[in-house]
Amino acid sequence: MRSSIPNLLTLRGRGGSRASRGRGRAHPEAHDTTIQGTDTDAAVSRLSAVHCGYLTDPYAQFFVSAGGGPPTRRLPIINRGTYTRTTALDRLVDAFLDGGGQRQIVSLGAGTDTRVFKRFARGETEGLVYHELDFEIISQKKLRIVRGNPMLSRIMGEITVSEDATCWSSELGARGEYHCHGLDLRKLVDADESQVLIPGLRTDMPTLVVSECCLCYLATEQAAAVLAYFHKRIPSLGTVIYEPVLPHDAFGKVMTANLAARGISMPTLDSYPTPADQEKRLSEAGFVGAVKAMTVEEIWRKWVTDDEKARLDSLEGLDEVEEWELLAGHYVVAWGSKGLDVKAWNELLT
Ligand SMILES: C[S@@+](CC[C@H](N)C(=O)[O-])C[C@H]1O[C@@H](n2cnc3c(N)ncnc32)[C@H](O)[C@@H]1O
Repeated sequence: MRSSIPNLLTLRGRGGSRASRGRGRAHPEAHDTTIQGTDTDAAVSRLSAVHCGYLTDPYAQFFVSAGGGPPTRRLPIINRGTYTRTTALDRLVDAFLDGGGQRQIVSLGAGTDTRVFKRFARGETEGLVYHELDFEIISQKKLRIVRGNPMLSRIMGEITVSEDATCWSSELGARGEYHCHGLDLRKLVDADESQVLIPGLRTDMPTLVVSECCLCYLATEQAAAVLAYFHKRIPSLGTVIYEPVLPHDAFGKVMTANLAARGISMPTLDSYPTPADQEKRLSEAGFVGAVKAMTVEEIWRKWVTDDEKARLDSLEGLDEVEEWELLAGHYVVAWGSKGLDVKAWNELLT
C-alpha cells in the first residue's frame, strides 16, 4: 500500500510542511492554525471537482487564490470523493428543507463552503435561516471575499456587521436570513443559558446542524457537548455529520499517520471507529429518529445513478478502483433527528 495515501480531508502531500510537523496539543494555537488551514484544502478540492466537471459551482473559484496558474487538479479518486460527499450532503439538506415551513440550517466549521450561495441564489429558500460558524479568522476571510466579489455581494445583499465584529449578517427578505459567526465552537461547551453565543439562532423552528469534517477536530467530549448545545435548546432537530472512520486497519493507520505528520489529530476517529459507532454516537446524543451512517463508498454505489456514474467516469477515467473503494470506505456520512418529520430521509434509504 502506498505510504502517501491521499485523503479527502487533508491533501498537502506526504508529511505536510515542516512548520506544521510536531504541532499538536502542546501548542494549542498552532494546532488551531493548522486546523483552520484544512479549509483551504477543502476549497481547493471543491474547485478541482468543479474544474474537472464533477460538480457545478460557479462560486468555488472565488475562495481559492488563483496564483496565476490553472486550478490545482486533485487525483481522480479525490475528485470522486469530493463529488460524492458534496452531493450526499446536498441531498440530505434538500430532504430536510423539503419538509416544508420555515427552517434553519447551522453549519459547524463551514469554512469557505459555497453551499449557502448556491442555496440563496436559487431563490427557493422561503424564509430559510442559515448560520455558518467557524473561527473568526475564517469568517472574516469569507466576509472579505463576499464584499470584494460582485456576484457574491449580489446574492448576499446588504451586509451588517455586529458591534463586536464577530458576526456578519444579511437580511434576504422572503428568501430568509444569513449569519456568519466568528466563533470557536469550544465556547459552546460550557455555555450557560444567559450567554448569546450565536446571535439570531432560532430555537422555535426545525433545524439541521451540519458538520462537514469539523467536529472530528474537537476532543470527543467537546464534540458531544457542541451537539448537546443544540439538542438542549432546539426541540425539532436533525444533524448530518461527515468524517473519517476505520483508523485501525492498514489504510486507516496510514491515514492517521498522514494526519499526525501534519500535526492533526481527530479524536472522534478513535472514539467512533466504525459506521455503527457513529450511529450509536447519534442515538446516545438523543438523535433517535432516522439514525443512519453510510460510507462514501456505499453512497456512491447506492445513490449515484448509473447514468451519472457513466458521466463521471467519462470525465477522467478512474483506474484505481480498489484504491477508490478503500478511500471511500473510510469516510462516513451519518445523520439522525429528534422531533422532526424526516420522511424524506427515510425515503433516501429505500
Ligand atoms: C476541513 S474544513 C471543512 C470546511 C467546510 N465544512 C467544507 O467541508 O468545505 C474544517 C473547518 O472546521 C473549522 N473548525 C475546526 N475546529 C473548529 C472550532 N473549534 N471552532 C470553529 N471552527 C472550527 C476549521 O476552521 C475549518 O474551516
